[in-house]
Amino acid sequence: MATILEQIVEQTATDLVKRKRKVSFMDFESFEWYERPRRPFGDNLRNKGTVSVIAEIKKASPSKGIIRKDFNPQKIASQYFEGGASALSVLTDEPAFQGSLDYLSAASTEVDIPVLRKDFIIDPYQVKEARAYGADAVLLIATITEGNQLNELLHASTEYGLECLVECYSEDDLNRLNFEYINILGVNNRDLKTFDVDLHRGIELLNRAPEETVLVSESGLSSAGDLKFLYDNNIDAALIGEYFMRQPDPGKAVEKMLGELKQLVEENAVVTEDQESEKNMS
Ligand SMILES: O=C(O)c1ccccc1NCC(=O)[C@H](O)[C@H](O)COP(=O)(O)O
Repeated sequence: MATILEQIVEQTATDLVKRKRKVSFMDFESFEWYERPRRPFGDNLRNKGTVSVIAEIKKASPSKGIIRKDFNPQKIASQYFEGGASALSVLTDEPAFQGSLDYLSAASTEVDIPVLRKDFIIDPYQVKEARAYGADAVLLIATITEGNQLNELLHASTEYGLECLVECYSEDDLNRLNFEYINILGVNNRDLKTFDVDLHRGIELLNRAPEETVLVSESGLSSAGDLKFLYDNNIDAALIGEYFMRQPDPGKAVEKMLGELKQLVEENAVVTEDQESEKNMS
């Protein structure tokens, strides 16, 4: 049986044929958002002395169905921004996630932080489309690409001025990457067959990237303790959707989680200092 990703990609390919008939590659250049300057995505995630949060706007998922009934992407974007998110991720896939390109532009116009288009990108058309709808960056999933396809998509992203978060699920994905062209690496902690989440496996893969790479842990994160684990393992950012989307005010939830992380890091620093001075005294 096809995996969930294979099913989604097949649907995406079918939909793309229809979309290309409606809006041509050139048409995107007349879209309102096409010429807007892009906001830096990778630089906004790193070197902050904390774990940056990429907060996701996610109405539904294949594993959980509807996640948030009271769904206003513009309002959620604004709440996330106020709560201290460093970037937003917006699901635009319609069939499996009930997302929309309109949610992307609605979120992008609302905030002053970079916005990632989260979709199943298999064609340069979708990269140009992302730019036309106001994205600053796109997700490229290594495991759904074949042969030279990932390089072509990376090339298209450079051409259209968008940064790329390249996502891996496995060691095999990682071994195929050419880090000469990749600055931001994500590892998805979710097993696509069982939907189980394993943060340790994610960290292990992320730590194999070259030193200057921006590292992002994705999926299944839900507490300041999770973020502290990422912090201790030198991970720059966490991509979190479902947990925030289930909270009454997603922005307040971001603020609370970042506040608790700060506290955990400070407590840890005090303990380490105490241990150091005990060592020096003995
Ligand atoms: O969310 C799913 O069920 C899912 C299933 C199959 C492929 C991708 C899927 N999710 C996309 C994502 O990567 C997540 O939306 C993102 O990492 C946030 O994860 P979470 O915090 O667990 O919502």
